[in-house]
Amino acid sequence: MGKLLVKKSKVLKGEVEVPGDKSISHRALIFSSMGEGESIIRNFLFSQDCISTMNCLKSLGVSIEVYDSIVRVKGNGIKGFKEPENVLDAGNSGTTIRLLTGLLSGLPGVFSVITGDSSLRRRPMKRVVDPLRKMGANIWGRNNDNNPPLAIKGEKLVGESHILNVASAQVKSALLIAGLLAEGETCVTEPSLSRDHTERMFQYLGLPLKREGLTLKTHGIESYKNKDFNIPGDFSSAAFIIAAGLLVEGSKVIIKNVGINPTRTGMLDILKEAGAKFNIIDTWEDGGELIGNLMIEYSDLKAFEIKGDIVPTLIDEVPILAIIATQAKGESIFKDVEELKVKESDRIKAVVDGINKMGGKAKVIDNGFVVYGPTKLKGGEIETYGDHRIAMAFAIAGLIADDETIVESDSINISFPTFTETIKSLGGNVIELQS
Ligand SMILES: O=C(O)C1=C[C@@H](OP(=O)(O)O)[C@@H](O)[C@H](O)C1
Ligand SMILES: C=C(OP(=O)(O)O)C(=O)O
Repeated sequence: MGKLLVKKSKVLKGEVEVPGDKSISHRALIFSSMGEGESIIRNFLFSQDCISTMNCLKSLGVSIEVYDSIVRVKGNGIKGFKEPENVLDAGNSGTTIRLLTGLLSGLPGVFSVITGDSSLRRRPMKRVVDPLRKMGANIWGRNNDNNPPLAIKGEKLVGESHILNVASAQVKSALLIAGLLAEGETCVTEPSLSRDHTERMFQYLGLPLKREGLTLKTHGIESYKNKDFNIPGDFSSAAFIIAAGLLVEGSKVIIKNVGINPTRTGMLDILKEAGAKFNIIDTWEDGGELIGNLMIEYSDLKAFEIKGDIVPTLIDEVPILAIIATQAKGESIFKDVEELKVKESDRIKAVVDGINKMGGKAKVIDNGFVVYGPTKLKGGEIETYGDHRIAMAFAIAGLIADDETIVESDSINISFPTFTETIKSLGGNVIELQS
């Protein structure tokens, strides 16, 4: 198992880019596979999660080639998928299994089984299985159809109205994909706005979609033509660099070409309230997504509160926001974050235990947790539960901790394969240990 050894670091300075957005990379592959003709995807995220999606789609007969870091997909149209010869492996990726379950359910006559690693096999799938069944889908799974492996016998689906009880972009996207394959109209209403990359992609590709408040409406189609994608840097990866810049004394960091879709940047709103010094220095649009360059400076921070509708817009940033909270003056409260319990690990437990182990102060509350700051952090070996966001969050904490911090690092390839070299290029004291 690979490990990272992180030591207290002097100022971080420089200009970096983070790799392509994970959510958009998955979707660019899936939509290019469903469309007709060739699509070129630039700045695709070559991380384990996106490679899982790529391999699943190849097993469904889609031609996907990679040359010079560019992905070329030849879509066979929404009716052009073949039955996979073997079990589909979504690895560690919730996005892969949930979005593909939407697609597979709507392929008449196609039998498939989709599964993943031990973390994914514990994650809840009922949230996609139940609404898809209302559309006529045939899906079975372990634990009363809640856990992978899922077995699916594709069927001609019928449009339905769905009112979701979690704000989940994965569920919303699975249902919109199924809606394109279904007869008639499909409506999806979410309790608050989750990331809207799927909706933006529908618009970019000219697919049918109407929004009325939190309700989306689509309908079945016969075919559509593919378009190319230029994927912006992943804000969720940039979040770790933003935190490093804010926390390491004297730092000044520029991150270029980052996706700043407002349904992803709740962290910036919270940080502004907390007194963080950052600027979005240029912005532009590409493929329906907003992109910008960010400048971050070391800041004196005050405590903050996260709750309600902002949560889905910073859901993957909660672990790193918790590390930031250890250095913010006062009691930072994280409420309504119960979804964190069903991510790659129970992120509430992982974050609270890790912070306390490093000498910080955090405690679990109902549906969330509290962090008290500022506290001096000491090093230690932190349990990541094989969860990439936990590993990276505590690696960043290690940059300001006394002594040495050690985290497992294999999981980092799930979303940010160049994390270590990026931190090193800014002057961070990180060493890769092999064992
Ligand atoms: O749709 C997506 O690409 C994602 C949606 C979110 O999950 P949920 O839909 O479960 O909230 C997020 O946590 C995940 O990293 C990616
Ligand atoms: C939750 C995440 O991803 P997924 O649900 O796709 O596994 C994540 O990247 O933090």
